[in-house]
Amino acid sequence: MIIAIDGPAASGKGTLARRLAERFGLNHLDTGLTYRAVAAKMLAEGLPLDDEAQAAAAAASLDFSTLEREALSLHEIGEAASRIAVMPSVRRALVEGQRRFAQVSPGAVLDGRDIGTVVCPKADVKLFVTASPQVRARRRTDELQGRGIAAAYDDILADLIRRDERDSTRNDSPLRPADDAHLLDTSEMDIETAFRKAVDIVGSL
Ligand SMILES: Nc1ncnc2c1ncn2[C@@H]1O[C@H](COP(=O)(O)OP(=O)(O)OP(=O)(O)O)[C@@H](O)[C@H]1O
Ligand SMILES: Nc1ccn([C@@H]2O[C@H](COP(=O)(O)O)[C@@H](O)[C@H]2O)c(=O)n1
Repeated sequence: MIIAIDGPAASGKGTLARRLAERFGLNHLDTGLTYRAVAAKMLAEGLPLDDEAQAAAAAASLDFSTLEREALSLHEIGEAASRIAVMPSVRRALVEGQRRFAQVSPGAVLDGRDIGTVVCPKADVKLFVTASPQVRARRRTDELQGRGIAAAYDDILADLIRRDERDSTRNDSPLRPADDAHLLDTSEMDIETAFRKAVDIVGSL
């Protein structure tokens, strides 16, 4: 079984993906980490973020087994990831690895921006997870502050809106719900309620 989960930044798709993978005994890939890892390498090596050839080379040589969520979670890395994610050659290299991951037995939950539309268009079930920008900024601010990282709500809100705009308007694989995706707006739901709804959708297959 393949479950595709898409949605804007900090919508809660990763939280749901991890829990669904555990519930249904599937592998999990946060595809955002693959874009973040490429961006982090560019930043670490002082390469300009608009150098598509270097970014594509980093994408092609990325080992998915080395992705570390904690190390890639910095807000600045998310912003840089969104800038390199507009590049078709970077996307081609990463999507190839993501599709390979999805084929490994017994199946997988993948979360990102283009899973239901491009990476796994034949997924058994597709979810598009959203929440209002204000709710998402509140959750992300609380999350960062909870980890002892300085974060101002207004800055986070502005960053999320800018990143969503870039992700939704790029030419290649823009963020959008697949026609056959189930929409899940979690603005008024806690994590448990959102998880129960997602399990109901998957279980009703
Ligand atoms: N329904 C919910 N109610 C309250 N908090 C939530 C809910 N869903 C997720 N969260 C919290 O919101 C934050 C963002 O969630 P998460 O990291 O899963 O989002 P994401 O869409 O995967 O983000 P990113 O785009 O950065 O990968 C986390 O701190 C998570 O614990
Ligand atoms: N399938 C995907 C996943 C991510 N991106 C880009 O990476 C950025 C960071 O992703 P997070 O999920 O970790 O926030 C995101 O803003 C996208 O630009 C993508 O294009 N496709």
